[in-house]
Amino acid sequence: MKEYNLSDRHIISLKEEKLALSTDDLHVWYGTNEAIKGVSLDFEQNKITSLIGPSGCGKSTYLRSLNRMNDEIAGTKITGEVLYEGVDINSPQVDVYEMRKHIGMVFQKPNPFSKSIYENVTFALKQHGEKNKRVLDDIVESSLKQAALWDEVKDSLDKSALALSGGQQQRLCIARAIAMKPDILLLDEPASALDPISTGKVEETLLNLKEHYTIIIVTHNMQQAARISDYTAFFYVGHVIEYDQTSKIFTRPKIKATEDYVSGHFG
Ligand SMILES: Nc1ncnc2c1ncn2[C@@H]1O[C@H](COP(=O)(O)OP(=O)(O)OP(=O)(O)O)[C@@H](O)[C@H]1O
Repeated sequence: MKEYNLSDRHIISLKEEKLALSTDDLHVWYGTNEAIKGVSLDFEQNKITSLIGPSGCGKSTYLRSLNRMNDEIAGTKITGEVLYEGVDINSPQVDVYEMRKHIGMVFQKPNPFSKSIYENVTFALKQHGEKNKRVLDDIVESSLKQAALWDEVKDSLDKSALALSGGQQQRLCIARAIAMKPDILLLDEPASALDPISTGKVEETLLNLKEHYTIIIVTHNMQQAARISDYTAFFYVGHVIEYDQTSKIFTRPKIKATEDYVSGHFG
């Protein structure tokens, strides 16, 4: 196993007026295990940012901390800030339920509810009190169109979501997340359980969505990060070692650990 000097870092900052979200000296512990060790990153609006790095380096932990999904895990402690519209989302005055309307999440394994396609997309809207059938119909159509699923399901909206293919289910989960009209979409390896054709469709969907949303995605697939993201952050043992435009990370990385990782010579 190669030794890397963890003090070698290259992390760009972005202009404040373009930021959708940022973290400042974020630390996350599970009990005594410090999984994130002081990560400061800026995320630009209407761009896709990939989080890459070896297994166990903290990518999912970091992603989950961006909309407080770690709150669900007992024994978690967080310090530092996650700033959204100038407010730290961990502040006591923040309503988590409301905040997650703005910062939505899609998980690795497609997890549609055991309900119809229509009800999957409208479920959270109804929970938030939307009852108007025309409004709901419009949101179902626009969300499924944005998730590039409408043409495949428009004649079977009453069909169970569980009868869809894995790739269709994942695009349905994306539609379900965007039905709430979030600003930011967090995705944890959304295509890892999918075949190459479905993966291609999900990637195409994400590229179309960035016109309206800021997207942050964890991926183990280097080609995927290179294909779809504008920025890439390389995580290693709880630190971000390098953060830059994706083209630079993959062609001219400044740090040896990043170069070894993206070229498959790591460790
Ligand atoms: N729910 C949890 N409870 C306790 N420890 C956890 C939990 N989730 C992750 N960890 C620990 O935090 C560290 C970072 O894990 P994390 O899943 O964030 O890494 P990752 O880079 O996303 O890994 P992978 O690529 O394998 O998904 C690891 O040491 C892991 O064991």
